[in-house]
Amino acid sequence: MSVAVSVRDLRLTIGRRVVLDNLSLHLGGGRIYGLIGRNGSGKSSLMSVLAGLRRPDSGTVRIGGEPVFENEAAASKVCLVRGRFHFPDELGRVRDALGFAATLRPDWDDDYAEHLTERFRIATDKRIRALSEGERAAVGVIAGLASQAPVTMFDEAHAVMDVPARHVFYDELLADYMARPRTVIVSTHLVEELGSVFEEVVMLDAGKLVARGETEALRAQGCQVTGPADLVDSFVQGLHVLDERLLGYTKSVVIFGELGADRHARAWSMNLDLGPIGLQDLFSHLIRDMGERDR
Ligand SMILES: Nc1ncnc2c1ncn2[C@@H]1O[C@H](COP(=O)(O)OP(=O)(O)OP(=O)(O)O)[C@@H](O)[C@H]1O
Repeated sequence: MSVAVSVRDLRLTIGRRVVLDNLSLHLGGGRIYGLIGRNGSGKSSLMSVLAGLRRPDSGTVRIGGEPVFENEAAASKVCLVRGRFHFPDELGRVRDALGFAATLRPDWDDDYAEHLTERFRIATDKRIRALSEGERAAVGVIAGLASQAPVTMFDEAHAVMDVPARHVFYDELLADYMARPRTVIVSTHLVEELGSVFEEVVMLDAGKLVARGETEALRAQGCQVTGPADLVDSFVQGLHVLDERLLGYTKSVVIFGELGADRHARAWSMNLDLGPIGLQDLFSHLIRDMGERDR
């Protein structure tokens, strides 16, 4: 299901702090989006606004073309999962919490929820307050996946889960999305792990949109050039440099942009090493670089 998410000229202040600043973004929907940015960049705040949980100071927020704030029909299309904070202890046992979630979500899939509790090895008769942090997070993730909400958002929901549990999350997210496409937004700092899951990434910095793009297209444009410092300096002239490091006489420079066959041949003739750069590093450099240029 392709439910679009759209914000225009969004501004949110909390206290005196400007948390989201003149943010405009249109996500066509029916894709898995990664929302990335440094601590405090506004990811959680944006998700709260998209879920209709916070009223922005100004700007419009639309889900499937409808304003979301104080609009039950639009808000019911959105499920926001906040990991270990998702269910309060007062809900009792896991099965009560999931039963409660089912009453709120029009598209809830009970069989799928049961399948997920088995995959995450969650005993449904366990009390919420007796769950470990990772188990709590898993119950939140189960609620998000089983909600089948047209717009499902996971806000760092899987961050405290262990590696096997995180991989169950990624497998289930992808398999379910392939079978029943919808709009999924995942905020995370674990970019490397999720790089193959995100079709598109949206990068925030200091409450502003600094970049967005297809994950693979961005990945293909990042490259690290290593070699003698003077040769590397000459090679990268005129290129978009994101980062540089000097180790003795050897320099390593991260560049961004299509290199083309000529540049590859030149690097080869200069005996320079051209290598890929990890997605996590690339995004960190991009966020810093674009954030700095925006200021
Ligand atoms: N309830 C609040 N009271 C005061 N300031 C807040 C509140 N919630 C968020 N903020 C501020 O808004 C800014 C954005 O916070 P937000 O939680 O949206 O960032 P984030 O990108 O999700 O960060 P992280 O990656 O650390 O989770 C931060 O500077 C934060 O201090």
